[in-house]
Amino acid sequence: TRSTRPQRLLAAVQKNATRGDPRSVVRAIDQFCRHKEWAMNVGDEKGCILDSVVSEANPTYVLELGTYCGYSTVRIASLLSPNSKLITVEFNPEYAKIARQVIAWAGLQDKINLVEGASGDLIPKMQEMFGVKTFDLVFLDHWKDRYLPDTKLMEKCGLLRKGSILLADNVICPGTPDYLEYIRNSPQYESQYFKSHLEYTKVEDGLEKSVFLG
Ligand SMILES: CCCNc1ncnc2c1ncn2[C@@H]1O[C@H](/C=C/CNC(=O)c2cc(-c3ccc(F)cc3)cc(O)c2O)[C@@H](O)[C@H]1O
Ligand SMILES: [Mg+2]
Repeated sequence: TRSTRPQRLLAAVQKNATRGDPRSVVRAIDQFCRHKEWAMNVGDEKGCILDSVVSEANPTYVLELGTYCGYSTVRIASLLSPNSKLITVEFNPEYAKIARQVIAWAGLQDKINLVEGASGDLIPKMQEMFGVKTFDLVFLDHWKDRYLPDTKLMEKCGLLRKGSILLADNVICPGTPDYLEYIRNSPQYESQYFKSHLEYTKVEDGLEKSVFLG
């Protein structure tokens, strides 16, 4: 049977990237998506904004919602300091299988915990499963109508502390209107919009960075 796009993306990584070199993995995926087949990775333009937010935050504990093929997982983990951890949640086993191999090719499996399951089920278990108290940075890139419920769930579970950063992809395209409305009007968050473009296109999109004020 015909291969899937994530399988072809993985093949491009294994063909064009150097094992153990995260930046070459990121570059190989961007090349594949720009010149061969579009895929919903955060991409190189928004990726630079992601890099600057991660570097500035220098987080110890990072949560990513929606691993997909592991592009942003590798991008974030490559910037983390030695004792920090990235937990990434993915509920599609096929995507998780591809992402594990992309993460392994980058040599970042020691910094990354890929957990298979739905965010709504896993968020309440983060403390017991991983001994995490709070997350310093959360990257939201899963189903757009789940950003708001999962943010409220993280608040309820006490996973955010004063200064925790939420970074949300696609707040314009495909768009996350209910999340934006909530986060921009809540006194508990200080938000900032980083205008950019939908990955590998000229369509407007952007990232919303929100600091939890406690
Ligand atoms: C129970 C569902 C909610 N909980 C969840 N828990 C764990 N993983 C979840 C997840 N939801 C979705 N996922 C996973 O995240 C990923 C989903 C991401 C959804 N992203 C998008 O739809 C998206 C879509 C676009 C897009 C933009 C324009 C366009 F024309 C077509 C697509 C661009 C993006 O950057 C996107 O992120 C998948 O791997 C999916 O299996
Ligand atoms: Mg996205």
